[in-house]
Amino acid sequence: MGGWVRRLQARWQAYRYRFVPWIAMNLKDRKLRSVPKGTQDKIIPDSAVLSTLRYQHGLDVMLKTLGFCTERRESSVVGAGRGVFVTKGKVPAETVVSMYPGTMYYPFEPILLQSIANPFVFRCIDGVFIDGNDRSISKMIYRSCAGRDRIGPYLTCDQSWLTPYPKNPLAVGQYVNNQSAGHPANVAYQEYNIKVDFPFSLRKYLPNIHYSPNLQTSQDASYRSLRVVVLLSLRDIEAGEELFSSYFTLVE
Ligand SMILES: C[S@@+](CC[C@H](N)C(=O)[O-])C[C@H]1O[C@@H](n2cnc3c(N)ncnc32)[C@H](O)[C@@H]1O
Repeated sequence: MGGWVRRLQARWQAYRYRFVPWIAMNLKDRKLRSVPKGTQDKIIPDSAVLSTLRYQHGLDVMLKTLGFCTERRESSVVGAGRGVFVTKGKVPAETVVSMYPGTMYYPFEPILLQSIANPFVFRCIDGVFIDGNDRSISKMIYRSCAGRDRIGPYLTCDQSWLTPYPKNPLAVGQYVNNQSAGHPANVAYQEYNIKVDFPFSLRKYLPNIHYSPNLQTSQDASYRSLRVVVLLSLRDIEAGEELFSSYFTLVE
């Protein structure tokens, strides 16, 4: 008995195919794709695989529910860095196409240090700021506030926009570039206050958080709401088009 077990064990250890033998036996065409010994069987890098696995879900849902997908890509404006493109489907006019993620500061809160050389600080009409920078001190502050405000295992905001794989695929509004000659604005910013009665279970998808913790229990209801900024399409936007906003909106 010991002999055939050992022989079976040895054959199993020598088995080199991807599929188990009982599947391979059922397949007539057993053409081999050989991978040299000592090399790794990788056609595309791990990072590319991970990117597809992690991002696919969000984009699929976006396409099914909203009828379009947006993604960050190299801008069509030379030297402008990255931008946001409609990559699938079509955005009808007056549709929420992106959100502006980040930490929310009231005008009296300290943002000077974080704002130095930071092109991602958005200023609302009433002087509230949203820091949408996903790097350096801005990123540390957002993560710190997110950790502070979570309630046990329950998250009160989304942190995945700080990575290349946002769970909420709308949270890329900070990458929308400014309009220029030949690239007129096709989206515009709109501010919205999330009130305290917003469903708790959905807060984990919001890519925004308060800088200060104590104001959320303030007697003044205006300090308890969370400011979010969305980008709305000004016209129908087709797949392949880049989004452009007007950074210099004058509200009279
Ligand atoms: C909020 S960020 C937008 C995302 C940025 N393109 C990136 O790759 O990180 C603003 C910065 O983008 C660049 N930018 C935006 N619109 C531009 C334009 N029309 N022409 C050239 N650069 C632009 C400028 O460097 C600006 O400081």
